[in-house]
Amino acid sequence: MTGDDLAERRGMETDVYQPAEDSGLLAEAVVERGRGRFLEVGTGSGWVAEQAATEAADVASVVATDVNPHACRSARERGRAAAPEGNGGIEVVRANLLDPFADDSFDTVAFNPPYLPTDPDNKWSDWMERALSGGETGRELIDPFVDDVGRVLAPGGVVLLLVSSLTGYDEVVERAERRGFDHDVVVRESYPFETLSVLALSGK
Ligand SMILES: C[S@@+](CC[C@H](N)C(=O)[O-])C[C@H]1O[C@@H](n2cnc3c(N)ncnc32)[C@H](O)[C@@H]1O
Repeated sequence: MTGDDLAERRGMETDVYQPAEDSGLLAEAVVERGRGRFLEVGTGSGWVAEQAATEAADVASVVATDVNPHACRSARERGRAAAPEGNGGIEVVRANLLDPFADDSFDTVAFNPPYLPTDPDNKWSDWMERALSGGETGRELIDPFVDDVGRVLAPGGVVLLLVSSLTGYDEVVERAERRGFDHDVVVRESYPFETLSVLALSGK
């Protein structure tokens, strides 16, 4: 996601993040590595969750969350449309990160977080900011997610986390290691202004 993409997207869409390169990479990783009880945090349009429900052969059930009620509505509609061809559609929960979920609830947790480092003096206030801005470091949502995700992950489960070079790849990996995760890179793509990787965190 580049600055130009961001401006373009903001002009077109102010309520729900629409699938972009980052979504595509996460979906690729989900189809390859997703299995069992699957959770997508921050589902936006619901497209990645739909890919999990319809394309990932080893996924048994799909739950998707977002803080944004417009995103929840979009994901719910998508889930209803996908249900006839999928594994029972998508259960959508409006929630902050992993807050409502019990320990050991999921075998796979996927997240394409808001990750753009944002100058605190240059903030804007709409749902697109919540979708894109990762605060001053870019890791304001990633850090609490990495700190808590081991709790909701069942033993042997995997976390699929999209990380941009803009966010600080090494810092994210170090934090995950401190939380006891091993990591490997499922997919990686370079663009003019950033490199996007999907990390698989495992070893709980
Ligand atoms: C970069 S968008 C990704 C959307 C979608 N998963 C995709 O890949 O196309 C990040 C999403 O996270 C959501 N989000 C932001 N803060 C959140 C929070 N605290 N808890 C849950 N979702 C959040 C945003 O509303 C947005 O839909």
